[in-house]
Amino acid sequence: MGINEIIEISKPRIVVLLVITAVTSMYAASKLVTGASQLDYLDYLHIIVAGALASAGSSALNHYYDKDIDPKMSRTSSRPIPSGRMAASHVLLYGLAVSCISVIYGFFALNAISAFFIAVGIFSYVIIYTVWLKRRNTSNIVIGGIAGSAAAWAGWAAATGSMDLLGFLVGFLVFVWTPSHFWCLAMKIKDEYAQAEVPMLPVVIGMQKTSKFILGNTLILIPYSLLLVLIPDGLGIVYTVIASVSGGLMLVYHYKLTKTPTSEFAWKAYKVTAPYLTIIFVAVALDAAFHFPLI
Ligand code: HEM
Ligand SMILES: CC(C)=CCC/C(C)=C/CC/C(C)=C/COP(=O)(O)OP(=O)(O)O
Repeated sequence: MGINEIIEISKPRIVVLLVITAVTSMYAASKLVTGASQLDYLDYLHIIVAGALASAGSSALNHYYDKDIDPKMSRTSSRPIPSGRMAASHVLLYGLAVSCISVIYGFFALNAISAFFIAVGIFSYVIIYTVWLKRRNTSNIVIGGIAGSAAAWAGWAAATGSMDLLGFLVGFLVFVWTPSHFWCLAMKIKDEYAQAEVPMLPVVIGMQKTSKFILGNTLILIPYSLLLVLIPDGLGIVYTVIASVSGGLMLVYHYKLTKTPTSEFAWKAYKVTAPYLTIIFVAVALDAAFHFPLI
């Protein structure tokens, strides 16, 4: 067991995107919410540390719980536990310790509400998604997406000490984005999930119908993303332009996917739409910095 295994069980790419959603939400809240605290660099360091630890710890617990099915899928069979590079008990210990530290750190370095949302993220990823839904229910990833919203909510609450309508709707973007993100990937690795008996959507309803669900979800995601502009004291022109262009690009790929519901095109659609969440949260921060209300 070395540092490479620790990094691998922490799912670093997911940590990065999760921290981006938390930091951009925190910044936006500090600019858009009257009475929000003026933040300094230390505050951003705190949300980065708390969010990264929470994401890493919950991902390690996900590795631990999935130690029986990961060997059955080529994508996950070389991971630290299945490959014997790390003892399952060590992964469990690391996951529990780092997850607990993240909530305690958030409570003292940020505030109680932010720590609460960090705990919600860990609970929803590890218990609701990984333990309860993933192997039982085809809507697993839809409900599991709440985990990703929790990081953005934790960031917003870190700046305001509370939660408001705009903050909730901004965080909920991740929930609405998740099915479009993951079902593309699930189409590519459908056979592996079938082998591991995980009821991901394409395993249960097939590629063609899944591609229609992805398009349907994206047709919900795009108007939803623009709803954030229409609410009182909502987002402005900068966000509207970026959300419209990036959403439109995603829509084109997901429409094409319904015409070519293949594993190869699903991977292409996944790779193109993966940056969407980063773009949309950077757009929220840019809109807060250069705020020109649309209505
Ligand atoms: C329950 C909902 C979700 C499921 C089932 C899911 C599933 C996955 C899977 C299976 C992968 C491929 C991992 C690999 O083999 O390397 C992945 C990649 C990724 N996920 Fe998700 N994901 C979910 C939600 C999220 C959320 C909420 C975020 C961040 C806010 C996120 C960010 C990422 C990133 C950044 C990658 C790596 C993309 C790449 O390397 O191209 N995912 N996701
Ligand atoms: C605030 C906080 C801690 C939020 C947690 C959010 C979080 C880490 C979400 C990630 C969800 C995710 C990548 C699920 C994939 O698990 P999987 O088991 O389907 O993927 P795998 O098969 O690659 O292991």
